[in-house]
Amino acid sequence: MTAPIIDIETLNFRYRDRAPIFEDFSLTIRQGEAWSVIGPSGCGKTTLLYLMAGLTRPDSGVIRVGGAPIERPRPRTGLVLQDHGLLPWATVEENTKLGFKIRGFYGPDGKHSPEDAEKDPEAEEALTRHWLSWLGIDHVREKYPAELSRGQRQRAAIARTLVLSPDLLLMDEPFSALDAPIREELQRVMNRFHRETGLTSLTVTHDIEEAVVLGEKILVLSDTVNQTPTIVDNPHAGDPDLRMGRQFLEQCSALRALIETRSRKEKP
Ligand SMILES: Nc1ncnc2c1ncn2[C@@H]1O[C@H](COP(=O)(O)OP(=O)(O)OP(=O)(O)O)[C@@H](O)[C@H]1O
Repeated sequence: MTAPIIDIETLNFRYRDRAPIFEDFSLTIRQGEAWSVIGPSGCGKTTLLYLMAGLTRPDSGVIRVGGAPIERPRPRTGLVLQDHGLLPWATVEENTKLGFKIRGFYGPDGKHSPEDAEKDPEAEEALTRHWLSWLGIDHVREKYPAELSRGQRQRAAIARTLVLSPDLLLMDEPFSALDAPIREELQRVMNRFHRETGLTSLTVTHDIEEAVVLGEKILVLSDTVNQTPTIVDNPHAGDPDLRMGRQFLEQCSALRALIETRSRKEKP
């Protein structure tokens, strides 16, 4: 068993004047695992990801990432969001290198950039070249976001995160704005990425099939308060022909039924 990379201990969290979302909630995610997080709308998927990313603070309890309690966004955590957040006035290459610039600005202070961060333009260029070509967008490196397809834009957003050599990848609905064929293509890209790098990842999604394709472990949240986590083992995630098998449909149906039981709020 590998060491934990995320360790949540008795987390309590609620938004002001709202019902609690997490109450004494504990969860361990180990290095090298690929997780999906799913659940009814409004159950707290994004909130959990923001708590892990250090963008939201718990009311009580401890969230350790990489062994240390998280008090602010951590430079080794890579974050990929749905709206990709590319700078419209910068090319793909410039967008990809943005993180290096920010690191360069702050220096290796351990808060904004890792303590071992080095400014080495040749290494930065090599990493940029590697990930742009690995993601199949090297040929558009001089183009601006408005000149790209949505799939290419999301690949550029992923490249921008990967060049910084994260040890943890958190993704919030990364492919939900994409059409089904492009979404499935990017899911295959992420499966290959996980096979080749073994990087720990956690993907928030509302798409059951995506959760099954990406997550070896699937965390199912409830839209009432979350206390004990419901975790579904899904060892076949990442198999290249997973979608072809009966097992895939069965896993999706089982998950759909489980989410239904986790959705107890009254429907309008
Ligand atoms: N800043 C905020 N202030 C108050 N309430 C919030 C805030 N952000 C989210 N909420 C509420 O907290 C609950 C959880 O929100 P969250 O976005 O984490 O859910 P989600 O599972 O990601 O939802 P969805 O699947 O619809 O994206 C929701 O009821 C939401 O309305």
